[in-house]
Amino acid sequence: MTQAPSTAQSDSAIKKGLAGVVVDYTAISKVNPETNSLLYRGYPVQELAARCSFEEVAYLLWYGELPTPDQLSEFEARERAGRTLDPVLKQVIDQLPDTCHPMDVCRTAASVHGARNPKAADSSREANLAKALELFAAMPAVVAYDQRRRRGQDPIEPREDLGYSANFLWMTFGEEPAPEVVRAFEVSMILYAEHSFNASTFTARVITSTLSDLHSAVTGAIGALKGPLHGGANEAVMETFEEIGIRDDETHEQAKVRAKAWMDEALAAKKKVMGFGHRVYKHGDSRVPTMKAALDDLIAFYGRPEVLGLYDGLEQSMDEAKGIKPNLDYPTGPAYHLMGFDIPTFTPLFVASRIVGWTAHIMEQLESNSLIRPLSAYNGPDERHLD
Ligand SMILES: CC(=O)SCCNC(=O)CCNC(=O)[C@H](O)C(C)(C)COP(=O)(O)OP(=O)(O)OC[C@H]1O[C@@H](n2cnc3c(N)ncnc32)[C@H](O)[C@@H]1OP(=O)(O)O
Ligand SMILES: O=C([O-])CC(=O)C(=O)O
Repeated sequence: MTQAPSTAQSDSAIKKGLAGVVVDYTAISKVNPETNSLLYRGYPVQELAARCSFEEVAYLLWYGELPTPDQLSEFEARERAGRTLDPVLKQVIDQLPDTCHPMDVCRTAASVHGARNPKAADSSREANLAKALELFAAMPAVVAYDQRRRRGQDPIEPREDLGYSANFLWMTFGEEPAPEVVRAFEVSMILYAEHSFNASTFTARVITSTLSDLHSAVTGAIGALKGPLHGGANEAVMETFEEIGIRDDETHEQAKVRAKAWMDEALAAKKKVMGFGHRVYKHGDSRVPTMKAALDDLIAFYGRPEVLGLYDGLEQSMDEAKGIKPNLDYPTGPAYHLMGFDIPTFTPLFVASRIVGWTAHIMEQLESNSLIRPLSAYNGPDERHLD
């Protein structure tokens, strides 16, 4: 049983969940809840999503500046050359049961890449940049192959003539994707890439602070992202839509009415509804309008107004009842569903993107490292002795 603290620690000194605590500087991104903005290396993420490729954004996050045309060509060539699924990793994945979550497969993949990389223990910036790019290039093949094998489909070889997003969709579905779908997917990758000291990035920084290696930090970060309070929420959002029921013969209004009724009941039962709320943003997630616009385009492209009805119904009811706004996982869930991804693949898609942010933070942590080791207030039994 928990006892009263035996030390003279005041409750106000305890920062549960580290809420509101500033633990370090970062030059990678700035989340500003007051202005509802997010900057990557100084650039508003909305501008990057509208005008840049995901490859350019990855370069920016790692190197601090957008690439010149020559730098971009070289970077893209390296990414395209690294897209093939490692045959040893494929054998490992083939041994894993279908009952394990695809996030377990991603976590295993990051770990296998570390175990097989001869430079795994080299934490110089040069080696870490190479390892980050290798993981960035390799993860789409893992995610695509895992979804395919669960569906009993053969793997698809990557295509070097396609950009990152188009190739990702190609390897997953084996069809040339429509430009509208590539664009929406690309926007989601850019928006998911980085978000300061979120739980998974902080995990990566804690692991790095012990002077452990990049693959260990990424493996741990994947574990942190899996939870439904963080990246796992994009899957939970779609499970909510499925629980309400997606009926393709319904109008927007009919779906909205059913979604509102579902939300009212869930809130009356004091349920936490995934895809809503945020630790830092209290007036809405800066990325949601951009991703919602991409979702609207997909809904128009696929002709699925009932999906928008469910989206609007849940959002409106939550806003009216509690004033809590959606986070980025809310629009990405239905967007990935419309693109054809299976629900358990959604958080692995987040992994593929966030590898960029995690590895940028790993390198930044190493530049001015200090072991991350907070204090705790003891509230166990007073000192006692064996008889
Ligand atoms: C990309 C990302 O990782 S974004 C985050 C994805 N996660 C989710 O969508 C999970 C659902 N949301 C949540 O659990 C929370 O909003 C968090 C964990 C993201 C942020 O949580 P915190 O800042 O710790 O706020 P906390 O959970 O204490 O919530 C504050 C109040 O709002 C309520 N609340 C917050 N989010 C929700 C929600 N999604 N559904 C219902 N109520 C909620 C809480 O119940 C609490 O109410 P109370 O004060 O009456 O007890
Ligand atoms: O910042 C957070 O706490 C969670 C989040 O939105 C992200 O990681 O993208």
